Amino acid sequence: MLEIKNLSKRYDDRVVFKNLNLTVADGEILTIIGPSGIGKTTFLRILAGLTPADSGSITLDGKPLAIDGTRSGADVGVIFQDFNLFPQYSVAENIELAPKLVAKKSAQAVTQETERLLNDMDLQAQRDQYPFQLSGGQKQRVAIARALAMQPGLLAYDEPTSGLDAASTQRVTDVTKDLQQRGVTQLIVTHDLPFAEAVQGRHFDFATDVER
Ligand SMILES: Nc1ncnc2c1ncn2[C@@H]1O[C@H](COP(=O)(O)OP(=O)(O)OP(=O)(O)O)[C@@H](O)[C@H]1O
Repeated sequence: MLEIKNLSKRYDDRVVFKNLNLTVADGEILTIIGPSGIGKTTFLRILAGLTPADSGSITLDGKPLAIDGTRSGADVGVIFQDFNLFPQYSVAENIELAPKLVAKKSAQAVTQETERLLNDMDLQAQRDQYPFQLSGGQKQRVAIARALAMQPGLLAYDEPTSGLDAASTQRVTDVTKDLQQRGVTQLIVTHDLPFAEAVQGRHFDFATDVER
């Protein structure tokens, strides 16, 4: 379970949000909507540990997560809009890198898990290809597989359907529902209202449900 209490963030004298309170249960999908510039990406960056918040707390599965913007580790997997795949590595290598280097798992365990993820995300045919050879939907699924390889307690997405066609959007919907079945807690920032309806999550409106 994700619990956020009184989280506040400002850039100099510009308040982005104040006293944000939010709880997401295990296996729940929360879709976050709200107009451009309202602070959704900033919020995801704070969750990922990349941007500091000013005050408040984030607790994931009972464990407090630092909010000073210096956290690294596997607790939260965030799939950013541009995916941030490593261009010099193949699809399989993108998925394997963090479990090998950060989690220091054995080569055998990593290979097994990578094969399972390639299979789950329908990427077997792309395993030795490089990011520049992939479609947007395939890159998206590599980014999801790479995040899942670290077994995060929370998976968050920034605009996962932007630039995708109808079939790839359906694919993302299916993936999120499948992960929900497996108990993964997911948080999805999206402008795509039909997609937000299709994943059937709880809605959180960043414009009205957040203090400023
Ligand atoms: N590093 C930064 N320094 C100063 N201000 C910033 C910084 N990053 C974002 N902002 C400002 O904070 C506000 C929230 O930005 P953010 O990118 O979080 O919005 P958003 O809701 O994700 O928008 P979009 O949907 O367009 O991506 C904006 O006014 C933005 O200009």
